[in-house]
Formats: sequence, structure tokens, C-alpha cells
Amino acid sequence: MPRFAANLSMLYPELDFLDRFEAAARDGFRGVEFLFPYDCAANELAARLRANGLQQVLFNGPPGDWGKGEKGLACLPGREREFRDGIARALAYAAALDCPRIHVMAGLVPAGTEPREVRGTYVANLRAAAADAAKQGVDLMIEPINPRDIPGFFLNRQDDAHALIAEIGAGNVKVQMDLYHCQIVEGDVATRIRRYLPTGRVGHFQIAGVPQRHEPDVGELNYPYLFDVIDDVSAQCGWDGWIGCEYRPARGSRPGGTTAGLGWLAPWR
Ligand SMILES: O=C(O)C(=O)[C@H](O)CO
Ligand SMILES: [Mg+2]
Repeated sequence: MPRFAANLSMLYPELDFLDRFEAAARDGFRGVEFLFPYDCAANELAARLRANGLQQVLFNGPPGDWGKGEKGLACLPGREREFRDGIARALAYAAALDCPRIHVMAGLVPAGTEPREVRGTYVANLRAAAADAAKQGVDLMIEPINPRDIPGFFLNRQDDAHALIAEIGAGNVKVQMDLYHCQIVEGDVATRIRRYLPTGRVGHFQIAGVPQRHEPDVGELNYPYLFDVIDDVSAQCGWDGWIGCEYRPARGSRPGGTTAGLGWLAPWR
């Protein structure tokens, strides 16, 4: 049976961020994820998790200057020091939140740089970060993101992510397989799950309806079928990770809007 985590950056937009923990627990979630914890004290977040019986399953490393459009630093030549400091900061939060996974966003390919230099920077950065994370027993996630949502993002495809992981050569670097992005870029989602999940290199799933990124029961992907595929493959290979619900509720910020849209979860709760 898949385990679902509420993405608190996207779900419950009708509530203040810190109030979303309680709402997720009330709706039956046992795990949560979010993008960035850095505006909140780690002990405040840890207290919310504890008070609501929740497990932190994932958050993102610092992405650079998000307000100026940066989407990660991993592939950016010349920003290595900042990248490494960001990983140290993320690992401190991971320790405080007892979180086993950090998503390391790749970044936008800088204009005018050689593809070989960008790839080399990415591989070297991930290798160094993976060594730091391994000391703490933390896995690093890399996520292919569709270029319509983030034009110019370094990593778009599942096969590229798996090739990069082979090159990085660290056992704690894994793919965050976001089925929303995967469908937009590549399709053939069930076959890709069956191909990649048994490799042991998929650390986390995320879901949303395609194309609007609303609830998973709206759109072109048949999620009940895909959940059965994940269940089936997991039973064979022993995968026991989480599926992050990373979608924008169709009812937006209307009071109760997220909860009202969770009908799709009932058979899986
Ligand atoms: O956009 C996504 O799918 C993510 O998972 C990132 O963490 C945020 O860009
Ligand atoms: Mg995602």
C-alpha cells in the first residue's frame, strides 16, 4: 500500500504554513514534505511534527536566490562554495527534523557556459554533497523537472538522472521521480516505474494531475493504476518509500478546499 505525504508548500494554501501540519494530520497523513524550511526555526518545525504525530520525509536544500528566479545551485560553475554551505545548512535541518531525504535542485543552465563544464560542476558538487550527507545517513534526491514549468532547468529526463547517478557513483544519490513532470516530458509512466524502481535508485515519488497540477484524480494520468504498479513493483523489490502529494488544490485558497479535494485518497488512507 503506497504511503502518501502531504506537500505543505502546495497543500492547504488556505492556512498559515505552521497550521498546515495539524490539518495534514487531521486528514490522515502520517508524513509531510515541503520545499524550504529556512524561514522557520528547526525546533519549531520539529515541535509541529511531534505534536501531530508526523514524519518529515523530504525537504529541499537552499536553492540560491529563489526571489530572483534561481532554482538550485548544483550545476552552476563558480557557486560551489555557496552550494556546499547550503548542503551543510540543509543537513543541520535534516538532523533536527529527523528527515532522511533532501532534494537538491539542479539549477538553471547559465547562458554561455559549455555543457561539459555545467555537467562536470553538477557531478562534482553532488559527489561532495553525497559524501557529507552519507556521514549523517541522509539520501540526496535529484529531480527531473519539465521545461514548461521551469524553462532552462538542467535536468528534465529520467534517463539523464539515472546516467548522472551512475557517474556520481554515490549510493545515497537517488531520483525523485515526480510523475507529473515525467508525464509531461516523457510519458510511458508505468513502464518507466517498472524499469527504474527495481534499480534501487528511486528514492521518492511525487504526484499531481496533468496538465493543471491539481488533484491526481483530475487529468490525463490514471493514478489508481499507477499506484497499483508501484505497489506491485515494491512488493517484488522491497521499496518502502513515500509518495509526495505535490499539487495545487483546484479549490485554491477557499476554506477547507484542500480537504474537500482529498476524495481521491480515501481508498488508500
Ligand atoms: O517542482 C517540483 O516538482 C519540485 O519537487 C521542487 O521541489 C520544487 O520546484
Ligand atoms: Mg516535484
